[in-house]
Amino acid sequence: MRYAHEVDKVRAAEQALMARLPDGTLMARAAAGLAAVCARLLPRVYGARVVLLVGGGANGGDTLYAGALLARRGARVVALRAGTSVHEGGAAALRAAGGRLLPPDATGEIDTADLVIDGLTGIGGSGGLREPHATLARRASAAPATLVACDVPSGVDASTGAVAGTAVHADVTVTFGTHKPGLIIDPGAAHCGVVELVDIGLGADLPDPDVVAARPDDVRPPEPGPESDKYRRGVVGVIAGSGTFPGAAVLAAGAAVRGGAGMVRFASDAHAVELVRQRWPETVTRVVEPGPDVLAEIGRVQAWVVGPGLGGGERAEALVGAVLASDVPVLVDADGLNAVSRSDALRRALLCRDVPTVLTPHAGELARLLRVDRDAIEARRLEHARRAAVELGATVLLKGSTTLVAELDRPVRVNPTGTAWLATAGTGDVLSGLVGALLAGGMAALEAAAAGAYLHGLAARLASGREGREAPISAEDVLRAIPDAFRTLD
Ligand SMILES: NC(=O)C1=CN([C@@H]2O[C@H](COP(=O)(O)OP(=O)(O)OC[C@H]3O[C@@H](n4cnc5c(N)ncnc54)[C@H](OP(=O)(O)O)[C@@H]3O)[C@@H](O)[C@H]2O)[C@@H](O)CC1
Ligand SMILES: [K+]
Repeated sequence: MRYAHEVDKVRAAEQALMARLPDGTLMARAAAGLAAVCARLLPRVYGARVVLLVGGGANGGDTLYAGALLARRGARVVALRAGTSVHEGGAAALRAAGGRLLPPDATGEIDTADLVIDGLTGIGGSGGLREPHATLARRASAAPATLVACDVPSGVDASTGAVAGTAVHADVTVTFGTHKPGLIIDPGAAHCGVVELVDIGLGADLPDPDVVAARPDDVRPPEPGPESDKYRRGVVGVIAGSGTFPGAAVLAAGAAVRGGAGMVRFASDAHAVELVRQRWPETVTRVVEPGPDVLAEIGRVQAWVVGPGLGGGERAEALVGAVLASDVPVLVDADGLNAVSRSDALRRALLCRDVPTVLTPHAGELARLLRVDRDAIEARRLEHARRAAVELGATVLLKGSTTLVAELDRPVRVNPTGTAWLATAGTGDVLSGLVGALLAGGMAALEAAAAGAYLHGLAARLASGREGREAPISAEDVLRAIPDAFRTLD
């Protein structure tokens, strides 16, 4: 796993470690790591033009010391001072190494630089960048020089990834001690470029992470053994589709098949059932009307998926209500989520459940569930995913530019796979069937949702990218690539 810690925890760990070390040791380690990465990025350090953008805090201090190290190796280093103060030790080190400090209006230096280091704000930054910081951030982001952010791209909130106004668009972000959530969650993540972690010795002082991102080794879907039969591998029940949206049913049922379920039971109205039967003859289908015995009519399952393409109205509410009253894991998606948004009774049913429930909203669906503005969700994804997990009493998988999975008292999972081409109709239906199969196979809700998001994003990449180029894909392409995504796992 890749671990990320919020600012309070980073500061606490830094203080604990600093108490045991001579003054200035951590800053020296950070500066050395930053300078080493910059030196690697330059074709030649000697004679290179390096510009430092320095704010008044320790982020500026790190940057000045790193600049001093590059100046000692022959780089021509100038620092543009933003803010009223400057880190005195760092400024003295730069001057002693032959570098110069200039006022912030010397922006012409940025346009002719080979490399710019952004040391305006780090974990101490808050709110939108003020002037002259914002102008320097814009100018450096637009300049041809390689732009390296010190610890965090200035203007990005390190704990959340929120960006209020202008923020640096870095090519590389060199971060210290641990990742910060804002470096792996959008919109902040999109400002980081490649993230390099420099070890400054914080390890033993860091508590449990706030946010984690899976590496391939961490994704472990259930594997059939010699004893497995279709029932032991898990039966998933899919209730999806309607006369208006039958395609969602075909995609969700197909993804449950490809996601490794031992058997898929599919139930809906006659039209959706007919289409699923034709496309996925291996499913066991049943035409159902909502009613008190609807689940018994469909048969026993180890997990339910309800919602894709169900449409609005009482039918959807009745089917979601029946599934929420069951005693097996449930995944609610799409129109199922909209039914929960409309109905206080369904909301109560959700909170009453004591078996795992996974909700898979995109930002618009989550906005309706939480009754907040969609833009607020997009701007502060981490906060809203966590809030939804608490208020709705469920495991919440928030889809989007960075997919998050939140569950009460657990580190939030950030999905590292995916491609922008995944934002196309029907891919959400594929995700719900896939996660449903993993739930039916016995995975815990958080693990199933995170593994499903990982495999789904990977399938999309495999479908979209060939020979180093990406191309548009359909939900059907993602569905077809699910077995390839499983094959990439050890
Ligand atoms: N602690 C440690 O041991 C270690 C810390 N390390 C390093 O220290 C960094 C944290 O340093 P920090 O705490 O000094 O805060 P920092 O990120 O420089 O920001 C404060 C400055 O920004 C300014 N500012 C804030 N918001 C602003 C805005 N919107 N727009 C404009 N300005 C704004 C604020 O101004 P003020 O509001 O005070 O006027 C103040 O001048 C950390 O990221 C890492 O690089 C490493 O060396 C490892 C050891
Ligand atoms: K910075």
